[in-house]
Amino acid sequence: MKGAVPVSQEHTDWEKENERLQAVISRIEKKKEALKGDSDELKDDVIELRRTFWDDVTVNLDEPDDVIETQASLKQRAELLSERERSHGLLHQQKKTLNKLEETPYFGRIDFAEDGENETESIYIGIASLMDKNDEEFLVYDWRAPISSMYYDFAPGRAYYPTLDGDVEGDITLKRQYIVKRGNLEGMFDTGLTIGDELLQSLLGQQSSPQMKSIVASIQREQNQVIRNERSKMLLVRGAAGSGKTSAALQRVAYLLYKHREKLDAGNMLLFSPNPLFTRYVSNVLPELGEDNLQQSTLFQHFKKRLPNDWALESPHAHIEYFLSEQAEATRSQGLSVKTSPRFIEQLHDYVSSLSHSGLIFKDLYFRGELWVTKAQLQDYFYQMASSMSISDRLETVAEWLLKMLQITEREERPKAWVDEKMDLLDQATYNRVFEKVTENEGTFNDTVLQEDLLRKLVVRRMVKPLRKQIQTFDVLDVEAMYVQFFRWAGYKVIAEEIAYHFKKRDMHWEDAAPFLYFEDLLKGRPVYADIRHIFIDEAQDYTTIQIRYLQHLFPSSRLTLLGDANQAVHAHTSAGNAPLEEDSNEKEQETITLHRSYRSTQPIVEFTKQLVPNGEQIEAFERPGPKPAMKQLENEKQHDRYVCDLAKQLEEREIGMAAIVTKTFAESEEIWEQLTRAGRDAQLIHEQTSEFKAALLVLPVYLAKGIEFDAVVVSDASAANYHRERDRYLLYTACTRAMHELYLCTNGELTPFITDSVYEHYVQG
Ligand SMILES: Nc1ncnc2c1ncn2[C@@H]1O[C@H](COP(=O)(O)OP(=O)(O)OP(=O)(O)O)[C@@H](O)[C@H]1O
Repeated sequence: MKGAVPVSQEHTDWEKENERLQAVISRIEKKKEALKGDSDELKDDVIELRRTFWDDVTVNLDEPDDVIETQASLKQRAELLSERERSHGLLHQQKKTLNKLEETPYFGRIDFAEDGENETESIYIGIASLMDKNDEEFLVYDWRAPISSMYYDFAPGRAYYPTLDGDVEGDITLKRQYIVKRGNLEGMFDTGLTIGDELLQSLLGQQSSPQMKSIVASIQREQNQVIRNERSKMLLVRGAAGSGKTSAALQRVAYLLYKHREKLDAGNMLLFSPNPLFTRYVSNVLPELGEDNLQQSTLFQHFKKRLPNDWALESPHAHIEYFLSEQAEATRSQGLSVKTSPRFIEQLHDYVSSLSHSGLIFKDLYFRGELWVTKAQLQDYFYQMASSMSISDRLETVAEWLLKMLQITEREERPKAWVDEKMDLLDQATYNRVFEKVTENEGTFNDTVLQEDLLRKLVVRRMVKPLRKQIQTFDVLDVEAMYVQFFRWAGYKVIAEEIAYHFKKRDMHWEDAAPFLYFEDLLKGRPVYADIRHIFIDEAQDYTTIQIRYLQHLFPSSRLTLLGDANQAVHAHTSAGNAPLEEDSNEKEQETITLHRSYRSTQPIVEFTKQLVPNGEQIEAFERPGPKPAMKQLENEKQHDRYVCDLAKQLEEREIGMAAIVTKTFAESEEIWEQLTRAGRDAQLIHEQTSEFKAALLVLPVYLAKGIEFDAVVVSDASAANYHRERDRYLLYTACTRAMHELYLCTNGELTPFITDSVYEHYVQG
């Protein structure tokens, strides 16, 4: 049997299936009712516990023993409350899952005859497990249960699933897929394939949505390998545009949360996404599966958090625009290739090793504008320690030494005249606080003396606070100067001067952020994020080797899943090679899975886009029909703009869904958006900070369209003037592959050389 056979409503099974479905729904309703009772009870408990929290706590602080007893009784009460709150949270989560199940209790079924067993079991698969009323039989199996894996991995016939005791083998005698919406059975297919194409056809043929959807009902076999992979510390997922890398990654998160539910929650997972729009776009997938969302960040947000506020960090998008402008300074371009080469990391490590013996640059430390400790003194103190000690340990010792000296300074400063002046400037509230403190110790000391003493302490303490912080954060080290020094040391003098020039203004280029922070961490040995257990990096082709290395260093106990497509590289550095997606021969626990089939676009669109890139012949289109891409070559700007505006109007009138006009640069987007607005179209211009779609027609540069899809895409100017350098090829490919159903290209002038004559048969003249 090939393909999927719809089961008609006249078929005897239809009635049976419908009855079963209704029975399962009524079981879900009953469970919900029971849960509501439990939940209400728990909620009342929590409210009552909060209201009477102090009633049963005897607060007695007279004797040390009483203090301990008070603490213990407080702790007990707090634990009870938090246990109830946790249970209430769990019930709430269960309720959410049941609500989802009620809509679609299951989407698939396999009948499995285990070898050696007489009975064939019908396994219904849904987003969560559901037991019958005696808690004996599974009415629905969670899609992540080991037995459910057969649904995704095998067509009817021999099959097996893994268990702790080894593989269980048998025969799948039936494989059925259901379309259930709002509790109603709308369709049913028996299939001879792993996942029937009819189901995929109907899913992929739908209009795009502002939020990505889960693919739980139609996960493909190769995607299932990504989802359930547990062997590797580093998993590389390479795949063509639209092959489901992001979708599979999010299903993988849900899978891991289920598999390791005892020790893993969504807070232990972090997804690095390319921009805020993407973050928002994928934010509904996990909640749709009844799971909490994982944490998301962009690399830019992460770097910004780690740099002091007074730094102006260039955004990755400004970086792209700078290099797209074709006016990049030679020094910066040269610097970029140095900083993104794999050898660079080795050089950085070598430099740090050399600093163990000499070369650390410290800052002069000031107190009230006067030199307190000189950099030479700090250097001497540091290097008199044994070089076998790590740099960070020695810095710790320097900090301890300085803090002790600071205490002495504090004592010495208190009687000085400047303190009197500052005391006069203290506000009334501070005076009152100090006065209260003094009266608490009534009778012990002379009040006025004590009050003055406390005030002096307070003034000096406030004054030394910035210095103390500087010492505690090891900010006594001049990391900026040393970072510049490193380039001189490595023989890149001109690059060093260029960095020094920008650092003086507290400007940091995007390509310096990761090396700078990594370098700083190597020296200072700052704490790492140990609670993050899995990181996912989407659009990994746009990362440099050092950016990945830095993230590995920050999240040392984390497994890494990198998702990317070398053909979609939009950063200048990545055109030279896509290191993050190449296997690292030093990394043992590493695995690569390549997804070949592209699901997003119709077959004619994929046949066209695969011509644009090297190795495109390896991309497999999913057989979904649609019109061929349409191409319109125009002679001048006026004609071009009129064409784009007319096309936008036409798409709007046809209610195509979500349409995007994709440009190469932001400036181009702005121009087109103005034209469209003037022509009366309701279009949204997407900025790098935009996090939400607000119109059905969007205008955006290609690098902001990464990872997202639209019903129709208009590539605004596929001219030779716009796309001629090798790396423009990838931008063009990325732009075209955003289209699900319809793709239009137009040019202002001569056509880009990347659309060669051989591509001719894959598009029509518009
Ligand atoms: N197994 C599947 N079942 C249904 N739809 C799927 C499946 N796999 C992928 N899709 C759909 O294909 C589209 C592309 O998926 P996704 O965005 O995950 O691909 P991607 O490889 O991350 O793409 P890109 O590299 O272009 O960002 C989405 O609409 C997704 O829902």
